[in-house]
Amino acid sequence: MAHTLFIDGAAGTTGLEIAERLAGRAEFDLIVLDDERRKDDAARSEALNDADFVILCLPDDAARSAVGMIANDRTRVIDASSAFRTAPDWAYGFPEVTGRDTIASAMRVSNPGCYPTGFIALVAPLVRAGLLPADWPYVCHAVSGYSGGGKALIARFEADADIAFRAYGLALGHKHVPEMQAHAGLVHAPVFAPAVVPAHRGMLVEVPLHLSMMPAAGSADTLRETLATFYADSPVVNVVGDTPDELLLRGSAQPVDTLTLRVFGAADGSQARLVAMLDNLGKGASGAAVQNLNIMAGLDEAAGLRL
Ligand SMILES: NC(=O)C1=CN([C@@H]2O[C@H](COP(=O)(O)OP(=O)(O)OC[C@H]3O[C@@H](n4cnc5c(N)ncnc54)[C@H](OP(=O)(O)O)[C@@H]3O)[C@@H](O)[C@H]2O)C=CC1
Ligand SMILES: CC(=O)N[C@@H](CCC(=O)OP(=O)(O)O)C(=O)O
Repeated sequence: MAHTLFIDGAAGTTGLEIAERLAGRAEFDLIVLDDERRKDDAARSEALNDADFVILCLPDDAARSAVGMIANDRTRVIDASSAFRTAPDWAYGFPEVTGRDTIASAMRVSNPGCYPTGFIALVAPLVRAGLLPADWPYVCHAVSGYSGGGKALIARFEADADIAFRAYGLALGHKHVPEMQAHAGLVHAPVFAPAVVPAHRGMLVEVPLHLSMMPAAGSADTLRETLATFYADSPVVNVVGDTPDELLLRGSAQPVDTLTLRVFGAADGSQARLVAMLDNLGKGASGAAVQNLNIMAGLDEAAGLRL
């Protein structure tokens, strides 16, 4: 029998992309609220409690209140917001890092943020392997397409074609930093420098390293091989060995759910750049939600993904 599924926030950027990935999937029966009722709490509460699975694609406060409306012990939740990403009673929805079994049995799964997906993918396996120190003061630079900021940032970029680059998070304390630190297993919060470019989707997340000051790290090749082994069984995460001269985000980029990791090394071995490339709406949000849903429902984890 099909699982009933309710996407709360289905008219938003993430919700729409999840519905596209689920189109034609007979394993799920979607509960849909029309435009008049999609923000009506009584209708939402009924849908939240009727569904076997709920995916929350809402701002943090609305996500917290949606979870509070669930009054049964049956409905399983995937939350795309940042409300529960370091909550001890929620599973962190990064199957490759958290473990598929944990996701498969969880009642509450918090989907990772888009930037943390890249950062954690690069750093967590190397810290766990003892190659990178847990107590290093890491730095993370990143650029995102503007759809990362949802409807409001999409409207802003579409209304102002003159924005060429938007550095932000300049006061530090970006909301993604706690999950980056917690799920990469770090002693110190990384310095995080995000930016937005005038492309709809796509992102690059980079962690520069002084290898010469990290005696256990070995070479860039060692780091790359360790990542490749760690992600060998993932249909989504690819560790590639090419080292192109440039990495481009394109304004015409189409949806994709892969996460591509590269390690670039200086010729003298003194420095390295760990770089993740992904679609903020793919493995950074909607693709990850569908991957988690598949695992929770006991299905092929790659079903419906754009790989
Ligand atoms: N965009 C991205 O790349 C990523 C987004 N996320 C997270 O996913 C969540 C959704 O983001 P995104 O899709 O980008 O945001 P959007 O702003 O595009 O969509 C949010 C949707 O939620 C609706 N909504 C707001 N409040 C309520 C409410 N009380 N009841 C019902 N619906 C409500 C909005 O309605 P209305 O249409 O009327 O405004 C809108 O349709 C956020 O927590 C975001 O941080 C996570 C990773 C990446
Ligand atoms: C470009 C942009 O604005 N990006 C968002 C993060 C997008 C994301 O990962 O969503 P969560 O809010 O659920 O963490 C930001 O920096 O706040």
